[in-house]
Amino acid sequence: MTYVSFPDSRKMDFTAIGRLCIDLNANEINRPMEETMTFTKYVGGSPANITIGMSRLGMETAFIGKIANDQMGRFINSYLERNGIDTSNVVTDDTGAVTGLAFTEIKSPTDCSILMYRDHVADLLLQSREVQEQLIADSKVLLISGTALAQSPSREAVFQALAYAKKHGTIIVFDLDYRPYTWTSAEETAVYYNLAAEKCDIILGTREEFDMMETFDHNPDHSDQVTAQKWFDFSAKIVVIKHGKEGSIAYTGEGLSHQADSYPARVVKTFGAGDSYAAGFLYGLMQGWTIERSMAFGSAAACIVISSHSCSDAMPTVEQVNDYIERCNRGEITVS
Ligand SMILES: Nc1ncnc2c1ncn2[C@@H]1O[C@H](COP(=O)(O)OP(=O)(O)OP(=O)(O)O)[C@@H](O)[C@H]1O
Ligand SMILES: O=C(O)C[C@@H](O)[C@H](O)C(=O)CO
Repeated sequence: MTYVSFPDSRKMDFTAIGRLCIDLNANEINRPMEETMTFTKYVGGSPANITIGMSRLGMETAFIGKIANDQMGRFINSYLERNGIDTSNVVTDDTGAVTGLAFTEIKSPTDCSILMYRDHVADLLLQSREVQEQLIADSKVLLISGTALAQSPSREAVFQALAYAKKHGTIIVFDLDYRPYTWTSAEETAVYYNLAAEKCDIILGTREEFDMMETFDHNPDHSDQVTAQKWFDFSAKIVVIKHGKEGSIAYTGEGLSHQADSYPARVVKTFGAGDSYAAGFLYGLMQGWTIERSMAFGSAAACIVISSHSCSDAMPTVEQVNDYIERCNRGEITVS
């Protein structure tokens, strides 16, 4: 059964809007950051990672964002281009803003954290008038990510992109991507997240992220079913709630739920799981696969990324994901 009809005959499969940053991932792992001396630089930012993931899976992709006019900004732009991502709507800041940095601490495979440097960052300065309507009209999917809603003018740019997507029938995906830094209060966060989610066809988030959105709602048992049901009264066709190693559950408008277990993984670090899951899941849906198969593909893609040092650079190809699933089925990957 098809739950989402993606528009045909558009030159771009997937366009994302939001943050383009740098990840600096600890080289000396399994220790606190105080004891980490060297880091490897990668392109980062959740929507950037998802777009790189979609491109690795063979999709035609584009990005709408703003980069700093510095070495980091140029590194990001050239990495996107080398990965086949259309950067014609990646704008260069002219106000002296900087590139956001995410230093990752890998204390153990299950104890990871991110130290963010995000003052005066270029990605939050994207303006509504810089969003190209034609690019969204030419795309089957627009993905928005919650962090871009945290401040103006990037907040308005995302709402303008949503308006263009609605106007042109572009399928809208919301990856909640809630990062508390840059937001000022729980109330402000919940209000803007809810306003955006009302307009979206597919919503992906963790239980904790949906809890944040339910600041003003009544869901005392943190029920996934109650969470999902709210969005079917608006535009949603699919709501996915992710539960880390416990897997994920997708709800569809008919009240059906679809469960996916996670695959075993030799975990290096946990971050990047959600981004690779999103890329794999959306790729599957866009191939016309069932929700279960799409979720399984996303779950396997997530395992590949969490078994690697990076997020963006480790995004797998279709062959790598299929190979991972086959190896799991043969019992060759058993460490969980
Ligand atoms: N330890 C794990 N082992 C195997 N699979 C995992 C593990 N952690 C996450 N996954 C897979 O990745 C999917 C998404 O993970 P998770 O729920 O942690 O998302 P997230 O919190 O958005 O990720 P991120 O850490 O990137 O923000 C899960 O549904 C699962 O399939
Ligand atoms: O989202 C960020 O700013 C940091 C990411 O780039 C990092 O790779 C991650 O946490 C992935 O979700």
